[in-house]
Amino acid sequence: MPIALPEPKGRQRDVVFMREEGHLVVLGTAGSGKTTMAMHRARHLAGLPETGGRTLVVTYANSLTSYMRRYLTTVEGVTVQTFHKFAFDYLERRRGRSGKGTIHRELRKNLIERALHEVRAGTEKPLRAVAERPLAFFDDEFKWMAGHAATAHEDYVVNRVERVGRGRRLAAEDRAFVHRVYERYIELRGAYGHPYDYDDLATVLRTALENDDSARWYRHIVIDEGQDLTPEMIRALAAAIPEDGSLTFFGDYAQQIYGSRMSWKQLGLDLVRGHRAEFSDNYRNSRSISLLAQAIAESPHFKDEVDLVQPRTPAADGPPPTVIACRTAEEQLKRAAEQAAKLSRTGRVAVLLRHWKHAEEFARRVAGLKPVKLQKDKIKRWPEDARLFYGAFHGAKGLEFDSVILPLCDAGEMPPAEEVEAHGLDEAQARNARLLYVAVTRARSELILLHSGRLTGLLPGEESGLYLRGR
Ligand SMILES: Nc1ncnc2c1ncn2[C@@H]1O[C@H](COP(=O)(O)OP(=O)(O)OP(=O)(O)O)[C@@H](O)[C@H]1O
Repeated sequence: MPIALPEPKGRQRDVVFMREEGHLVVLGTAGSGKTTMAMHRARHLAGLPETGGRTLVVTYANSLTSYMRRYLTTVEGVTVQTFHKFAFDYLERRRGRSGKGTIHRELRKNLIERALHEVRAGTEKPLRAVAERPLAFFDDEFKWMAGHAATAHEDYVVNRVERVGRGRRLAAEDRAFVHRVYERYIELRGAYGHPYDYDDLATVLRTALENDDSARWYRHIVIDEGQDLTPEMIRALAAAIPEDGSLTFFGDYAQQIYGSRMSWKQLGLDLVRGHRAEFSDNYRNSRSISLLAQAIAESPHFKDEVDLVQPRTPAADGPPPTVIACRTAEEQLKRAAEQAAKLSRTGRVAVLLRHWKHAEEFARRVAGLKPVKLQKDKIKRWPEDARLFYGAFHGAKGLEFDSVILPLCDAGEMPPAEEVEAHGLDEAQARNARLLYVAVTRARSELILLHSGRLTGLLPGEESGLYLRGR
C-alpha cells in the first residue's frame, strides 16, 4: 500500500494537473508543499492515459530520494533518482561509458593543490592576493566553473561569466591566475587517466543527450529542490525529455547555498511557451519558527535575490524557538543529547550541525538511541520507525522533523573560520545564512539552538523577541 500524501489545495492543484507538455517552474517558500506536489505530479504524469509515460523524479540529495521513494515506490512508471545516479545510468546504458572515469575527491584535491603550487612557483612575484587563497577556494571555484559551463578561457577570463552572490568580484588578472591553475589541474587529471570529474558529469551528460536522437527513456521529468542543481544539470535534464514530454522544476532560491542564479532561458527552460507558479503557504513550520526563518531570510546576507517567494505566515501555534547558552562546546553537545533523548520519546528529532566532524562527535553521545545518519549518499531505504536523526545541515535538505536541535550556533562556527578564509566574510556569511535558514525550516514545532561563545550574527538579536532564552 502506498503511503498517503496530503491532497493538493488551491495553487497546488493547478500545478499537479498542469498541461503535460513543455516546461513548468514552481517556486515556493520552505514547507509550501513542493516535495509533496512533485510526488503528486509524478504520479499524475505517469498515469495519464495517452500523454503519460515513464516519469523520473530527480533530486540532488540521496536522503530526500529515499524519503520520496517511500511514497512512490509502488507507483507504476515512476522512478526516483539523484541526478548523479541518472547520469551514470544513462552514460552506461547508452554509451557503454561508466562513471568510472570520474576522479576520487581526495585525488582531485591533491591534484588541484599540486597545480596551484606549480602555477604559483611559475608566476612573477609579488603574487596577487588570489594566489594566496587556500585550496578550498580553488576547489569551489572549479566546481562553479564546471556547473556553469564556464571552464573555457574565453568564458571565464575574457567574458568573465558573472558569479552571483560573490562578496567581491574577481579582477580579470585574478581570473587569469585561477584559470591557469585550472588548466594545469586538467592536464594532471588527464595524466592520471581521468577524463572528467564529478562536477563535469552534467556537461558530459548534456553533450551526450544533445547528440543522441534516439527515443527518450523518460517522457516526463520532475525536479525537486531544483535550486541545488547546477545550470548544467538543469540543461542536461531539459535535453533528456522528448519534444512531447514535460519538465517540471520545483525549487526555492532562499535555500540555495551557492549563487547560481541565471535566467530560465539560460538554464535551458522555455517559459515563453511554458508556465510558472508560486507557492507561498507554509504548511510545515509553526508560526514562531516561520517568523524566525523569515527574519534570517530578510537579513542583508540574502541580497541579490530576485526569485524569492514571500511566505504567508502560517497559523499553527507552537512554542517559541529556544536559545540555550552553555559554558563550553562540550556542554552544548551534552545538552543537545539530553534534549534529543527527551524529545525523541514523542516525535521525530534531528540534531543538525554545521560540520560532519561535530555531527560524529554528537552521535557518539547518543549511540544507545541508534540515531540515523543523514548523509547525502547513505540512506538507501527510509527508516520508518526511527526517531532520532543527525547530520550536517546539508544532509537534511528537503526533509522535516517535529523537533530540530542546532548545537554550535556560535559566531566562530557560523560562518566557520575556514570558509571566511577561503571566500571572504561576506560570501561566507551569505552561504551560512542560507544553510541556517534551511536547518531552521526543517522543524515543525520545536526548535532549540545552543551556543557557548557569542551567538552567531546570522540570527536576529535577542531584542527581536523571536526566541526565548532557555536553560
Ligand atoms: N495541501 C496540503 N495539506 C496539508 N499538508 C500539506 C499540504 N501540502 C503540503 N503539506 C505538508 O507540509 C509539509 C511540507 O511539505 P513539503 O515537504 O512538500 O514542502 P517543501 O516546499 O518541499 O519544503 P522545503 O522546500 O522546505 O523542503 C509536509 O508535512 C506536507 O505533508
